[in-house]
Amino acid sequence: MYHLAKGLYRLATSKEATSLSLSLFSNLGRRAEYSVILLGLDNAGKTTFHEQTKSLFLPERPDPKLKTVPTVGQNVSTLTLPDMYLKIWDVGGQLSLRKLWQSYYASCHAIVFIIDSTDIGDGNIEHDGSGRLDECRLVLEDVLQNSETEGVPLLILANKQDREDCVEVVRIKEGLVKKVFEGEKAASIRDSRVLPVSALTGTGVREAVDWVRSRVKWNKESRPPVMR
Ligand SMILES: Nc1nc2c(ncn2[C@@H]2O[C@H](COP(=O)(O)OP(=O)(O)OP(=O)(O)O)[C@@H](O)[C@H]2O)c(=O)[nH]1
Ligand SMILES: [Mg+2]
Repeated sequence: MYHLAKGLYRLATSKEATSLSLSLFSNLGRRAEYSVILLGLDNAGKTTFHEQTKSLFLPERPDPKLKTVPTVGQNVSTLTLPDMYLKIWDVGGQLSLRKLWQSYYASCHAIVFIIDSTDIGDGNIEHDGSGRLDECRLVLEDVLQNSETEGVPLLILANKQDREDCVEVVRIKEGLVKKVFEGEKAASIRDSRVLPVSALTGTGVREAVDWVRSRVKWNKESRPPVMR
């Protein structure tokens, strides 16, 4: 009996137990905050998508501002979801602004890469590239090759699916995404998905946020959230 009591006392006062209870205490009443960055060429629909997420998930449900202007700098908002804060960074996609993207890589928990499905020719990089397919591929490859994005969940959104001249998501998967991943060294360990959306009408936006939400949680051992 004496030995059992002594053992329990030792366990309770051990360093591990103390630090575990301290971290439990310090996280009481706090919520995990994850960050997601919206990337993609200029005019892809990042800001429009961002506006729709705010309209769906901010408590005051603001009307989405769908008359956008090219982003210079960044727009940021924090959505309060039942199980986390989700911070959204919407950055400019113009060529001269893309070098700024890398400053977000180390602290982001997911990347959403938005493609204008009406500006990529027929969606197959093996065909003579018209539109901005090749530019899109190079930019996406560049993001994935950066060591700071290794293992970060990646959601690719085939946007503007409301337009008749859009390339369908299956063709984008086969003709572009698969080819990009063939060259990516971390493809096997990166969680990724391609989803069709229309940021303008809002179709698919909730599903996109749900995907991000589940994946950042799955990946939290590799990229822990910030507790707020
Ligand atoms: N038809 C259609 N148009 C869209 C959609 N999403 C965005 N657009 C239009 O595409 C244009 C560019 O949208 P933005 O959201 O400003 O694009 P962006 O990616 O933020 O552009 P940058 O800030 O320059 O990087 C705007 O005229 C939008 O109305 C969509 O799903 N369907
Ligand atoms: Mg923008």
